[in-house]
Amino acid sequence: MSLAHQPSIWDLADEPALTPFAGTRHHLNRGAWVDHLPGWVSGSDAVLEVLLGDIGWRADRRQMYEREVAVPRLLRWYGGDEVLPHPLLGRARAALNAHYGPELGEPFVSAGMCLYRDGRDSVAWHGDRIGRGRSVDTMVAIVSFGSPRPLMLRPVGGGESIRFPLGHGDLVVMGGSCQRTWEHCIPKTARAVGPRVSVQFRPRGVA
Ligand SMILES: O=C(O)CCC(=O)C(=O)O
Ligand SMILES: [Fe+2]
Repeated sequence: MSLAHQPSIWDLADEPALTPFAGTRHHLNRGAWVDHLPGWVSGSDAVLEVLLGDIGWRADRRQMYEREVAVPRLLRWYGGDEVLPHPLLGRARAALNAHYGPELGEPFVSAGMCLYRDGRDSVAWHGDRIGRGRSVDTMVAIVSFGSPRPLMLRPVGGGESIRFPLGHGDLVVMGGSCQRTWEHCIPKTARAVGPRVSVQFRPRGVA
């Protein structure tokens, strides 16, 4: 290998890396909690660049009453046996499993991804209740890349909402009864924002 190909200390500083778990657990009511760890991934630019590339993003359509409408974000879903598009993401899942495994009692397996192209893209209020999240406590771990967008949470049936700003490389984990007793959303914004990709790690059977 020639010297010219050896990474300098500055290049290495930009390599994506995981920082130690040092987040804050926010206990919501009804047995729900949220762990928030800003800047969990450092040097996230290289990950974002890959995620914004051609990784098979698809535009979904959904029936809304009598109309079929475009889902306002692009989607890509990775099952547990598909290699994730950047090695940092595989390391992130392994680190999440090492850290949360004892509490969760099972591994995070799938990686669902959303691409919010600009402020018009969003996800409406919902809980992740298509699978087991409807009936049992579970966890959904989200790593955010790109433009900051807030994740909002509110109790099911009404109540004051809570806002977690999610920036480049931030981790948020929704746990306990959060998917059943609370709802979350990423609101649209009129502000000029660039693209954001969220990577959601979930256990098998949670969607
Ligand atoms: O983009 C996010 O951080 C949230 C996405 C989400 O709630 C979902 O896909 O279920
Ligand atoms: Fe969700």
